[in-house]
Amino acid sequence: MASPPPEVAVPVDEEDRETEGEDICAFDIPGKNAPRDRLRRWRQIALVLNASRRFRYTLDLARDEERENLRRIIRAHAQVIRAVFLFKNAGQKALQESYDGTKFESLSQRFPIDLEKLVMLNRDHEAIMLQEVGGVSGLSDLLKSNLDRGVSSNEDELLQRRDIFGANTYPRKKRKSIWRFVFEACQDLTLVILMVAAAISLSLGMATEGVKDGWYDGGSIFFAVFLVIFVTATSDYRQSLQFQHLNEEKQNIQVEVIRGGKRVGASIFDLVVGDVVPLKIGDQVPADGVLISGHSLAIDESSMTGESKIVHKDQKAPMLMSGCKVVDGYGSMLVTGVGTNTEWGTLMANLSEDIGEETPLQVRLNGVATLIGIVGLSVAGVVLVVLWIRYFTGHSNNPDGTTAFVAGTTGAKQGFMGAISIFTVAVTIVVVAVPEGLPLAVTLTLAYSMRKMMRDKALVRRLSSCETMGSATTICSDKTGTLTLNKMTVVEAYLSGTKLNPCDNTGMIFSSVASLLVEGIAQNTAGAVFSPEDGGAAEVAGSPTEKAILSWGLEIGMNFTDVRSKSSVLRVLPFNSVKKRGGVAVQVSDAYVHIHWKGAAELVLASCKSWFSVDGSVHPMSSDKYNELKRFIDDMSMSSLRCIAFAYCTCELSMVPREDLDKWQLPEENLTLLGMVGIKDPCRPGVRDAVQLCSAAGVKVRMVTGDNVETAKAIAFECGILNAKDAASETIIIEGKVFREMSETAREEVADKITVMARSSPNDKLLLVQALKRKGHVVAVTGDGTNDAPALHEADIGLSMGISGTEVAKESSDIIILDDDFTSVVKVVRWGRSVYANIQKFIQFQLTVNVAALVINVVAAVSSGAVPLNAVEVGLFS
Ligand SMILES: Nc1ncnc2c1ncn2[C@@H]1O[C@H](COP(=O)(O)OP(=O)(O)OP(=O)(O)O)[C@@H](O)[C@H]1O
Ligand SMILES: [Ca+2]
Repeated sequence: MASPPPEVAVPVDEEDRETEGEDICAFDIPGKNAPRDRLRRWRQIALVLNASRRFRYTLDLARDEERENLRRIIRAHAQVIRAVFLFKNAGQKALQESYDGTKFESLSQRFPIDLEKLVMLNRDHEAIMLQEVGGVSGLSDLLKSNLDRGVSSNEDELLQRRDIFGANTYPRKKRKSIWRFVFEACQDLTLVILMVAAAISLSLGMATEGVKDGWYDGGSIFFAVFLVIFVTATSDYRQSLQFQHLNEEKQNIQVEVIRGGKRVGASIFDLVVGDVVPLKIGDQVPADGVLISGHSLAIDESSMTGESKIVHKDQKAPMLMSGCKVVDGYGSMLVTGVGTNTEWGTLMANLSEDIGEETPLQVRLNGVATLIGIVGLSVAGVVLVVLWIRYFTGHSNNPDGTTAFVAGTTGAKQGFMGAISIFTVAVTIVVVAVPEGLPLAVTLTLAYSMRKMMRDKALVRRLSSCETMGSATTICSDKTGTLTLNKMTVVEAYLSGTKLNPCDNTGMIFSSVASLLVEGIAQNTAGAVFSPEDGGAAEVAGSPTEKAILSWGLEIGMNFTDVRSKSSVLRVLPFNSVKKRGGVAVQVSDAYVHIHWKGAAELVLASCKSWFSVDGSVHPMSSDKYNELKRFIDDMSMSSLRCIAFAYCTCELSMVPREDLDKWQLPEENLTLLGMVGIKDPCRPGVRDAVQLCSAAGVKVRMVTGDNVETAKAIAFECGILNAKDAASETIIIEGKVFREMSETAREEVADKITVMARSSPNDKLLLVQALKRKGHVVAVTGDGTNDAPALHEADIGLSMGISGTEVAKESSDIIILDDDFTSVVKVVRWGRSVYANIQKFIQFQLTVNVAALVINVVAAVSSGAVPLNAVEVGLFS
């Protein structure tokens, strides 16, 4: 292992002295009045660490390669299976015949398709076999499923499917045994040096001083070495158990599935063949399957194919591969392959789950320990040679003053014993110099803080983030879901230019306007409303925003299924964070199409050319009316509401490009405003204190949100990110668009000052993180949505939210905050700092003891031929 420069030690030595005696406990975040030195010290370490971030990637290279190779093998395997099957079938009679009648050989009489064929079908990405069985509806018949209602939620039914087609789990690779860890611990260079020294010391000791008295030195070194090995091995083993546990937790993804006509939550492991699973942006495709219906569904297949390519899925390319991520749109799929019958399952079953990587700090300290060991070894070698020369040339004396070795007079045995006792001196020098406890101290500290972080609801995906987090200088947090609860309700509404009071009182609104609005709500949504068969209250499903709007729709008298059956959807452009609006085209009659838009209020309002008045008449949008409506939005925003506007326009059916529907860009100008709603999303309790704690500790919290400036500002005030003094300055609050259009250097300049960034696109978040990093910050990013993924990935430490976070966000993060609470982020910073504090202290102690003992022993050995400090005295643990 190359010895990296021991820079870590530099800030430690001089800075720690200044703060000695201060009674701040190790993991305390220094208070506001803490000496600036202390804060500065963290910064310094930060800079040192930051330079080593490259390690994070180089360390992972081997594993990435292994994964890549496996993937290649598995894919090749899949291709071969498919080729063989097609070859076999080519000679046989038409496929269609084998599926009808009673001739097929199926695993069970229940399903007219067997597992083998199903696996082939999944591997056939051109969907030729799918067409042969009659498309997705034909397939669902074969699988005894229903495309709308899914399979029944009956336990027996699910069990039977699991028996026939397998469960959506895969066997885990066998865990490394404790002996493997013992073996690995023994391979440490410093310990090897020590063991050799111990063996020599033991045999020499016993040879010179007799068995009874001679074993002390050698024996005690052995004892210490075994102790170190034992502690290292058990702690590594415990850590591997913990990682395994974390892995299981990480893989146990909660998904939604439609069973018996209802959307229910289930673990990904419980999915069965025949299940109907809704997919939305940010999800992981939970099993192999076929697309039933989808809108703008785009899948990132890089995790399976290895090429980073976004693939659009539609009826022409309906095959979905397990393990891929949904990057845009939504849809639903029919599960056709689970567990090890999928390529993903095979990959996971064959991939070792060992994520016990070495952290940059460990790498460096191992280097330092090895370096010191080598120095000790060479010094001891030099001392040995010097002493031997002195001895054999008759320059060294016995304690009584006589010359120890006189050539020709001293007997061979006595001479040999003299040389041997010199050798013991050298061995002692080595033992004293080797800091075998150093790497162990790091391992123990990291393991300890990881356990503590776990207890504080932070799931550490990457061990190195434990230490990096301690040096974070700024946290860029998204708003929705992290600072706020993500529990949304519509609390204000404006229809036809008047405020509804209360917000569901549509009594005075002209019915044609209300029905247009309801049409927009019911058709232009990624969510759904389910009316239970037993007649209970309707259930709403979807993202929090969609749920809020749908619930409000129900309050103003929307009958979801009714409204949806009155018109047919031609084209959907789902909501995403870049456009900040979503649209749908529905055919309402033989001649007309309605295009409904729903999205960020001020953006939708800007594309409106007219508005509905209370009596149902349409008026052109005058600048007065525009300003009035804009004021409505600002008023709602200032009381921290998220504003969403609904607008629509009509279009003649003849204008619709019927054959090229997929490419049709819906008209989004000249709209007529239908209404606006203000959605309340309360601040998380405790966020204010957490933010204060951070800024007191020198960690600046910034808010980066997709929301409107005023809403962002209001929430920032509410949770203490902004205070009255800040608000006066302009650069502190910036819109994503303004930031985006700056030059790179200008961005770098303002980045430091930005406290709130509003109306940001996913890319703006990324740009901010990059600019801050170039400025020398160590940036932590918290986020939950797919729109946060690029920033999470780029950040020094990415923290995603465990409950509301999407799979894509979690995958891009280093730490998952299990309880979604911003206050847990602060705890992570705290534990990260404790790693540093502990290691700093240990290094200081270690280096003082080892270097001092080495110098004393060398000087004494060369001058008197004996060592004053032996291994037992110095304390082997230093
Ligand atoms: N499902 C939706 N349909 C239509 N408009 C929406 C929907 N969800 C959000 N919006 C609008 O788009 C805006 C921005 O959403 P975006 O996804 O970019 O940010 P966010 O994730 O909600 O916020 P943050 O970045 O703070 O987490 C919201 O302020 C809202 O006005
Ligand atoms: Ca969010």
